Amino acid sequence: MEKLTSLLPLELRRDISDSSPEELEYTCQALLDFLHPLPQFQRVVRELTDPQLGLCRKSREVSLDLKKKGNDCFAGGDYGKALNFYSQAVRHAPLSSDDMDKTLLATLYANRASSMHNLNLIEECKRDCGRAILLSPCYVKAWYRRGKANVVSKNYKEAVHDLEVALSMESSSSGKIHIKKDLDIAISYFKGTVETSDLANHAMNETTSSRCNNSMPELQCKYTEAKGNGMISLNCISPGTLIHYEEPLAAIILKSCRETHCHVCLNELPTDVIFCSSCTIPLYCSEQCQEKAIGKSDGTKKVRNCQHCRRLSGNNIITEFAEHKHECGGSNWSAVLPADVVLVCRVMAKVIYKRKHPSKADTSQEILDFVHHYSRMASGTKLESHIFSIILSCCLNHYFGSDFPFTGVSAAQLVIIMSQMKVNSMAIVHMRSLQQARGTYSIEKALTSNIEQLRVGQAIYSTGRLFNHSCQPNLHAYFLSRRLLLRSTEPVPAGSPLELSYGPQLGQWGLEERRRLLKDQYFFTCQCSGCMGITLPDLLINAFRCMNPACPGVKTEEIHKIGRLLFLHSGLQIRPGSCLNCGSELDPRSLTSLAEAALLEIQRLRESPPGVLRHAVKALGQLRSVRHAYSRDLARAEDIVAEIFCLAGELESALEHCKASIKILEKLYHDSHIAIGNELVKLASLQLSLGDHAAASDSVGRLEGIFSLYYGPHAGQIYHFLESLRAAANRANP
Ligand SMILES: C[S@@+](CC[C@H](N)C(=O)[O-])C[C@H]1O[C@@H](n2cnc3c(N)ncnc32)[C@H](O)[C@@H]1O
Repeated sequence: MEKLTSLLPLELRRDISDSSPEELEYTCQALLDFLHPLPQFQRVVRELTDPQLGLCRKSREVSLDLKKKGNDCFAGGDYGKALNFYSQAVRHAPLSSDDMDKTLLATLYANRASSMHNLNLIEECKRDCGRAILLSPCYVKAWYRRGKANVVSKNYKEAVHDLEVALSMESSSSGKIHIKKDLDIAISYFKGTVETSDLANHAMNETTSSRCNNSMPELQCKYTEAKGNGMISLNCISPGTLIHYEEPLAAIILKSCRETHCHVCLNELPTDVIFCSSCTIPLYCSEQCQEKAIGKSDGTKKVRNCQHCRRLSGNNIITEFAEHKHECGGSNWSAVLPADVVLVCRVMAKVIYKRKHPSKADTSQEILDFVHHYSRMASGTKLESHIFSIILSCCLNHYFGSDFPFTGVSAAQLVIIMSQMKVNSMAIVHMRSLQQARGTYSIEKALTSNIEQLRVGQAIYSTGRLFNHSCQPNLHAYFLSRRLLLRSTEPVPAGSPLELSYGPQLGQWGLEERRRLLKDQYFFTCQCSGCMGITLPDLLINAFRCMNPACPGVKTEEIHKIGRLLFLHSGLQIRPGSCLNCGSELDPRSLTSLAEAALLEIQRLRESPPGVLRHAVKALGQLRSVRHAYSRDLARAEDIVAEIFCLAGELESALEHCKASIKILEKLYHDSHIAIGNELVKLASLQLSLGDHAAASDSVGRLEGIFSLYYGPHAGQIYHFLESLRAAANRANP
């Protein structure tokens, strides 16, 4: 990319840097004409698009080699390692209509199933046996292994069926005796017990949609001069109402999560991960997600008709648009190019698909009409999007042929989509916390690990992108898999704008920080109510206290704004470095460095071994002497000091600092802000450990109220520890 950029003549660079959207066809054509004959460009394109040069293609040899390593580990009793080798072998195993390929893959699934059985991963083992059976319906070992796994999970009816099939197919008499023994055991269990149902509840999304359809408020898109199109509600909305949910038009997993999360639903991968059948890049949690990405394969249809496979025929979800199909086949481009660039290709592929299938609900024109700020983009960004667009045009042309010609016009369209994605796409975040990873609640963990969000993907939503930003949002956005859900967090009168936060919020960020981020990332100057007027959080967030001990006054960094808005015509002089109360001079630079040093020291102490309490208290005292009592830094410092005390086993003091942190957050935000909910988890945990059951129960009640305002009935799904926390509080408080 840098090499190609360095080859560009100065004049062409200048044309691109100065270009407007109307000039894109010209600049893209000029760039294409310049790059196309260059051997360096040809090499880049070949490396990206030629499957023979690709590292992502399948290889029988590689797969066999990994299988052998898996077998060695299995023989040595190292089932964990064996499982990993078999998974990698599955990843590289080709899947053609060739029987040899199918047999290899079926063997790999069956071997992985055996490893998982040994690791007591019974459900995963059964799924892998099912996969082996789909590929090779007469594979006795897979039927037998699944039968055994069904016995372990007490699904005796299924176990009897599987073992009967295995018995009917087994040719050797010694094998028959062996299977018969297990079948008899399964039959005796089956006769002696009431059958248990192992139907998993996967209806989470469906319940959401059916439940919400009836009560969702009516929304309308309305244009304003200040913010362009935006969404308003036609009804009054009460807090905690689900106002919108939507699946993305296109989505992509982030590179950092590629090996840990499903490339379609973006949830964490199970142990029995499955792979793309044509390349080695995407990983999926299930056949359903695999099908969504690549579409149905003919082979799958054939084996579905197998008389024995009645349990596996429920997966036939047909998607109209398979989002990974055009990237697949072993070429490198979708693995190498940045995720947001690949997302652009997915959007373009969808436009091409919709053009070819005009009878379906047409979103293609709609996509191309999304707002963008190409003209406001920096020269470097314009140049980068031009070069990526030429490369992408080549990649797409490779797959779509004449449906996407390799021309300046096509590349110009990609530049526009790229600028549209910059302002309209959303980061998909899932909750990450240590408690969640374990699925259990532990007081120690609750206190020492923050509830964090993990960015897993980037997506574009046709309606979701119409919600404007506010630094004081009345909506909260969250994701279940890759579905976007929007919930109101306060009462919204009919006709009012419905707005979410694109990241920076009042109380979390200062005005200037918010402005800078929105300008850099979204190319606009925020016109929300929080930025247009004076707000308490903005005045307090970075405020200093007056150095005069007798004065309760404050020096705020928003002094210019106050001066501009309040005293412009009064003739009153406000000096930037003075206390608002007594007017005494303060040196903002030295106060800032004092505050920064104290906070840094507190953060450093968190990482240090025990015995740092005295230093932590001293640094906190320093910070308190400089920062205003309701500043953001002080809230952070109180939270960290609470953690330090907790680690030292001094829970009473930890509790006081935790409460102090919450008190500040209540000033910076409203009483039911999610930041307070997160801090209340720590408070409740401390109260429980100190045996103050009544207080813990109050805190749990309050935090549940906040979480349900933000996440409705999905709160427990998002914060897995909620149920255990509630149970602990209830146990303690009969
Ligand atoms: C995701 S789009 C929202 C829909 C957009 N208003 C439209 O007309 O399609 C983001 C763009 O909306 C505008 N916008 C959103 N929130 C805004 C705000 N608080 N102040 C000013 N402009 C805003 C900016 O142009 C921003 O780049």
